[in-house]
Amino acid sequence: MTPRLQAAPIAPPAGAPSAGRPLVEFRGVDLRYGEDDDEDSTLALSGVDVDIAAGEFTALIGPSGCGKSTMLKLISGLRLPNAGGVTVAGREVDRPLKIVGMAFQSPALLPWRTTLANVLLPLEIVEPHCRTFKRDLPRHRERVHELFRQVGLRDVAHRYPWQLSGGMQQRVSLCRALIHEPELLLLDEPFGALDAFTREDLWDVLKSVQHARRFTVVLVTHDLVEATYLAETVHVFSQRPGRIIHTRRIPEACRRARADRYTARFADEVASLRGYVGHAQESCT
Ligand SMILES: Nc1ncnc2c1ncn2[C@@H]1O[C@H](COP(=O)(O)OP(=O)(O)OP(=O)(O)O)[C@@H](O)[C@H]1O
Repeated sequence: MTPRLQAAPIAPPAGAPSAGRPLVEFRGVDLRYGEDDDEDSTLALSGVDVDIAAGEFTALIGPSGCGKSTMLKLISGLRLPNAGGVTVAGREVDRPLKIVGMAFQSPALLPWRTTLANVLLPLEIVEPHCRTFKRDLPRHRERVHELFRQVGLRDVAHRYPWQLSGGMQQRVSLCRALIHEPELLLLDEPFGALDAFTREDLWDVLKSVQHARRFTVVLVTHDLVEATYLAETVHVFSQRPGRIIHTRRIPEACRRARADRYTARFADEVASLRGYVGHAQESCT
């Protein structure tokens, strides 16, 4: 059953951490799928400590199955830790958060809804928007059209998902994740299934939307160029059970332009990340 999204902690405005405190904090977090005494259970994360500042663009990288997507579930409150604690905006996460927007590798649009209706969906079900949805519909429609413009979509509002290309669907999915103006955007390999040109276009779309509103982004990716181009902070995970084995901070990453991807310095940064991931992969064998 889809969890009901209820009133949950209100975050400080984007870019304004409360008294310098990180927006997201993990302290000694373990997450196990299944029961402790079940031999088929999986310890996905063990002893994860991490801080994510408000307004920061963070990427999570690491070997397959090391618990990156699980981190997103813990931040959003879709899963609760077995040990340790997760706080968002200074409050312990104990239920699904309304301040979160999410997008995944599959755009997961509802085929019987137009693109406009797909993007409006979070406002229909998330508190407090759902209470005033009908009254505010004209304003919401305007906002959808503004988002479509920002992500480079034209004349798609009344078309159905199956009438759009994969790249267009992923743009719609991004708009749906942003429509309720979340403080935190959680992205799970959102560009993984796209061709290289569309993927690179969407990197810039995401960059410019994030610069405009300066919300916090946590991106799970296997693409080290993507992580290096977009993220100010990159956390590298160990093999499962995942924990963070390396953190790299590149505050100037947000000012990177396309051409920077073809510089020797950029190539060195990607290679260095590759080294850490390779080390994590080897350490399991
Ligand atoms: N619902 C679930 N039930 C049982 N085990 C699960 C569940 N979800 C994930 N796992 C297991 O937990 C571990 C971490 O999964 P997770 O999806 O977080 O990894 P990941 O790093 O995102 O993987 P990938 O990079 O391959 O997408 C994996 O071993 C996975 O099989």
